[in-house]
Amino acid sequence: MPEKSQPKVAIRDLGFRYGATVALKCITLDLPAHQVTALIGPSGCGKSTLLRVFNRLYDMYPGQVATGAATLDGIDILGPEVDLRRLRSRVGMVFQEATTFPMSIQANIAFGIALHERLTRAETALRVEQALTRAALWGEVKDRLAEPAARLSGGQQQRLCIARALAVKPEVLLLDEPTSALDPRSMALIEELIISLKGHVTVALVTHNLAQAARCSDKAAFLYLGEMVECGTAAQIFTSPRHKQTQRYITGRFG
Ligand SMILES: Nc1ncnc2c1ncn2[C@@H]1O[C@H](COP(=O)(O)OP(=O)(O)OP(=O)(O)O)[C@@H](O)[C@H]1O
Repeated sequence: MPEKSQPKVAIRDLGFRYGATVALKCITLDLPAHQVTALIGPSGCGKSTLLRVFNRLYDMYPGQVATGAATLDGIDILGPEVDLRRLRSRVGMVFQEATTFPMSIQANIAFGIALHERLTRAETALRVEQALTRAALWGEVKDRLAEPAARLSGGQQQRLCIARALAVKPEVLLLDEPTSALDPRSMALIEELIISLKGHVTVALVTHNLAQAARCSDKAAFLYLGEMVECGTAAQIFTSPRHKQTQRYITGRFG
């Protein structure tokens, strides 16, 4: 467990490039433990790129390079000796589009657990139920766990993806525009879920929905053209931003 004052994730002077394209410059940011940090900014400013550094997802793609420092509980996450499987079990991720596997609802979640832990059948069933309950989906699927996940609605599939991520008991959860493709009810359920994670899981939330960021986050960082313009408590960023660019963005004058 990190000390109270120690951030769960700390980024220092982070740079990132896709081959010759520079996507992030000199980013310094902390994700406070057990809080929700929103990453906001216009399209292409580098929000998703930053998320992909937290779990080294970029590492799967040649030519994508991060520089600077990033730590999880004070331990380097960019170095060559990092156990990436372990890192990704500690830092889970949910994408904009639901990425269910072509298998049953139950198997979608059990598959994720089996990648990281050896549980008995009964333990797995319990973990699946807990994860689906937490993702506000249990009531809708408990009688059809053996059905293909593809038969679920888009909103249900996204909650299934969140359940799959939570089933591994991550310490950090990265949410990349998790509700942008969803109906208002599914969106509201996922927002409630994000809020309920506070105090247990450290969350980084990328969203274009500023009302959502204001409702769900404790801290917010505004990025523009690969740089971090401003970072503060959500209350400060959404009610009295210090920088003109932040003001213009949150009042809908660009982006
Ligand atoms: N695979 C890639 N190859 C080259 N450049 C990329 C790649 N992915 C992203 N970029 C570039 O990196 C920059 C940041 O992109 P990123 O997807 O992180 O922005 P974003 O803020 O998440 O955007 P959006 O809100 O539209 O999802 C953009 O200029 C983008 O064109």
